[in-house]
Amino acid sequence: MPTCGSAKTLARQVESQGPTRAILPREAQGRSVSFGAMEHNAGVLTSAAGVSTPAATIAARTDGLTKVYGKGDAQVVALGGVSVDIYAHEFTAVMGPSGSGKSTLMHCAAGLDAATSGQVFIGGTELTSLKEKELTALRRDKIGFIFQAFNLIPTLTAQENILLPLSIAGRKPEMEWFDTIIDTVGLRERLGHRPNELSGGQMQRVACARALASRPEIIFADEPTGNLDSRASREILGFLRRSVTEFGQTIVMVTHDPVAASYTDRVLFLADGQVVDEMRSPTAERVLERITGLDSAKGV
Ligand SMILES: Nc1ncnc2c1ncn2[C@@H]1O[C@H](COP(=O)(O)OP(=O)(O)OP(=O)(O)O)[C@@H](O)[C@H]1O
Repeated sequence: MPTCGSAKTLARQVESQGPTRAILPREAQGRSVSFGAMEHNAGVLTSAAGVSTPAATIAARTDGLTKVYGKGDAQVVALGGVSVDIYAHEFTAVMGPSGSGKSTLMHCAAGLDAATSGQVFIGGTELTSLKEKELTALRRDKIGFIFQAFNLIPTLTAQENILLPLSIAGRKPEMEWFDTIIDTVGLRERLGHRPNELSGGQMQRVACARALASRPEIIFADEPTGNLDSRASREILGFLRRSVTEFGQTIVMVTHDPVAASYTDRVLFLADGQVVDEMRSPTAERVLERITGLDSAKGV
């Protein structure tokens, strides 16, 4: 089982505090972290009992995010005004039935797709007002990506793949950090191998190391274990969990898998282009129950 004891403690605290705008993140407990912290801040949240809680750092935020595909009869409202905060130094899962808008939310939040209306913030930077060049620089400097299909360059070795985003950005790798990542994902013996010489799990470990190498402010992972067997999935999820717990990374992960969601601090549930619920300290059982409810409401 994943280790998220502090998140569990928080959930208990939150339950005793009553409702707030969003369930408070781990950082509101005063946990100190030094990795990729953002200056944008949620302000002081006040519980129903009137108790002030320390402000939490917001890594990314959407405000009335709407995405409409197509026109006329073919029009699809993929996101219908989503306002959500993603807290720094947390592992957040995005779940929901097929077609509920998970990938669209992730792509718009990561600046890979343009919103129809509404706003998206990465830290204090509003994405929808950026020019293409500025958006490219922001994606390169502040965001890490992990995809289901790994997306490694076949002609490059594992080490070259991991360092590629840094070399594109003209940045020198911090070798101490590189070593930490390599040892954490257990790739030391495989650095000279090309992707076709690696297993699926090893390729995804390379992709995780690549996402972490630049110490991005936030990592978006789109079904990172979707192509892996259960053992390799557990390894990747364990690694993502450690990246958050030990290195203070912020990760948002789209997943269909309740077990994968149980590694996270918080699950956002989407249905029909809206965030309809969220859960802290998720267990696979509770997530499955909630997802089944959403599926049956949709007639799946
Ligand atoms: N490029 C597109 N053109 C038209 N419609 C699209 C496009 N991309 C997504 N959609 C529609 O938008 C809605 C949300 O799609 P999205 O891929 O975000 O859902 P999802 O929750 O990620 O689904 P899945 O779990 O099946 O991957 C769906 O109805 C989908 O058909």
